[in-house]
Amino acid sequence: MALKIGAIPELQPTALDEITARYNTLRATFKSGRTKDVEYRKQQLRRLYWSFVDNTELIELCLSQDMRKSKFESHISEIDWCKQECLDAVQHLDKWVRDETIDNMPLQFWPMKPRIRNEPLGTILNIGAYNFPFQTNVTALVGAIAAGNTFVLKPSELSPASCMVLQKIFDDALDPESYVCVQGGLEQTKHVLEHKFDKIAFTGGRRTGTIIAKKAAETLTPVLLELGGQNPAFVTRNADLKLAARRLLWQKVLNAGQVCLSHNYVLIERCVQNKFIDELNKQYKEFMPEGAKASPDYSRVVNKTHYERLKKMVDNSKGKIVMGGSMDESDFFIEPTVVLVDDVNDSMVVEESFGPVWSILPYDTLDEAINMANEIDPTPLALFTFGSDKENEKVLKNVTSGGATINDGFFHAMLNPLPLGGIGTSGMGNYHGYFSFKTFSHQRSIAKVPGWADKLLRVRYMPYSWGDLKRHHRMAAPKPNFDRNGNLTKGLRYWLTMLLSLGSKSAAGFVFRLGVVLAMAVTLRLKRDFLGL
Ligand SMILES: NC(=O)C1=CN([C@@H]2O[C@H](COP(=O)(O)OP(=O)(O)OC[C@H]3O[C@@H](n4cnc5c(N)ncnc54)[C@H](O)[C@@H]3O)[C@@H](O)[C@H]2O)C=CC1
Ligand SMILES: CC1=C(/C=C/C(C)=C/C=C/C(C)=C/C=C/C=C(C)/C=C/C=C(C)/C=C/C=C(\C)C(=O)O)C(C)(C)CCC1
Repeated sequence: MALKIGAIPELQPTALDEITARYNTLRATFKSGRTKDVEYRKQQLRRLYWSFVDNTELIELCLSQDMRKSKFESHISEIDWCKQECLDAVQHLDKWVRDETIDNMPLQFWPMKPRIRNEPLGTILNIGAYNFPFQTNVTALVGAIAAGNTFVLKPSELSPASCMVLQKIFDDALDPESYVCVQGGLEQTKHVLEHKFDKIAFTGGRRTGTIIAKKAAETLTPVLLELGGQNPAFVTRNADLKLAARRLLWQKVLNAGQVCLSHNYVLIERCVQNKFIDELNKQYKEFMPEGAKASPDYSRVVNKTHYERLKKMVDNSKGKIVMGGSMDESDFFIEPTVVLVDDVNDSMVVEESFGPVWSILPYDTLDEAINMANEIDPTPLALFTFGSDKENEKVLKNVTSGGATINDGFFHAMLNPLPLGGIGTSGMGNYHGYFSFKTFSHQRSIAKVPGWADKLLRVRYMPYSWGDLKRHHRMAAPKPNFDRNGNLTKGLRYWLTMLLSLGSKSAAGFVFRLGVVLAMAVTLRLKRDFLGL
């Protein structure tokens, strides 16, 4: 597609019969085995990489049109990320596709060469969200290509200019018989979903996620669900309050808070509540000295529906605005806004923000804060904790989440070798880097049984022989090292291990004890040599 700067056309929905025709082509391509060739995969990924370099200006433009995302943010969170994903896959693909061996395979099965082969699933469908249209969709695309699949992308129509640039990237860089971008809203998405896929990846809200999962279940299609939720941040009296305010504010002004990973609410220890609010306001002034409206760095909310949703959240709150609060419907501007509340049922707490507004809830004891978090959303996508090491560990131990960062915003999700994924209602499955490759692969177990092994396998054949089975059990059946009460038994293996490890439970302990024994031996030897003992 020929797109020029300043001339991104309106979103053009793909005709339904074209969707079906292109789906059929993808199926035929996969069957032909073309996408399984590793060199072919790498070439597609290399072309994709260069497409991000060559379309940088168009990407900046479309993101500015859709959300007024700044060029700077377009680079750090979208373009650089996509390039990194491509490079990572190209660089490591030979290693990723190698058969995997299994560490704990019993010795007697080694001749069967047991291994796992990661094989492509087939044709993948990815339905995307609007907020990071390149990063989220392209990360899935890279994983699907790397794993050898064909792929359909249906980006969110709420970022229409980005949809058209994604279309151009597909058209410019990728084999159209293997990778397809289809456009449209509900009608087109429903039509796509009438086709059988081998995995459906979905990024979006819980309500839509449930619809997708139900539809996928009709054909037993596995799903990767990247959903939202109410992410908590904990700030205790032991935190560096300035740092906590700065880092939390960053993840709520990035993309105007339209980040599934950013916090919905902050639980603050009551005695430092006012100081924390002061720090937030100071940091806000530093980030945007002329105010958010005038800041060239600050995005807008994507559309009227989301603007009204966020406004309602603030308007319905019984809390007190302690930072920001201004809004302007004419360009869907919402100032970074913090509301101090004292009720877990406040609109600012129960609704998912997914925007630049958030609440602060004071607490008196960490146990109370932990209980509140577990009541508000027991399975959030992300969690942030700012406190002493002991407090942070206590939070991690007692509140689960898809991922977590100690002492910062969503750093864990900025490291692409780590998996990104939810737990419970914040999603299932994960992706990013190698984990995208895994997500779009089938782990196929393979064994090769040599002919000579048949003598050893005699026991399995008819006529069955109890004698052979007993002998087999004596030779090969593993024995437990625990009794009926679940306690460890102290058999020969236990005492041998004790002896060889000098009774220590760790390598460091063993080295230390060995050192002590050697020192004692040397001292005794010296005594004997010098004193003639
Ligand atoms: N876990 C993660 O990585 C992420 C999660 N999110 C979540 O996404 C939500 C906001 O993004 P939106 O784009 O507004 O989400 P959404 O759920 O409204 O839409 C997501 C996609 O689903 C499609 N869709 C909408 N209704 C549909 C239906 N009835 N049947 C089939 N497809 C349908 C849309 O066209 C879009 O492509 C928030 O809840 C946020 O937390 C957003 C980004 C990342
Ligand atoms: C720290 C050290 C150094 C300095 C390092 C520097 C200067 C690092 C600068 C890093 C920057 C600019 C990083 C910005 C990164 C932003 C990213 C990756 C944003 C990611 C956004 C994500 C993942 C959003 C996800 C959203 C999702 C899934 C959604 O909502 O849909 C030295 C100086 C190099 C020395 C060593 C130490």
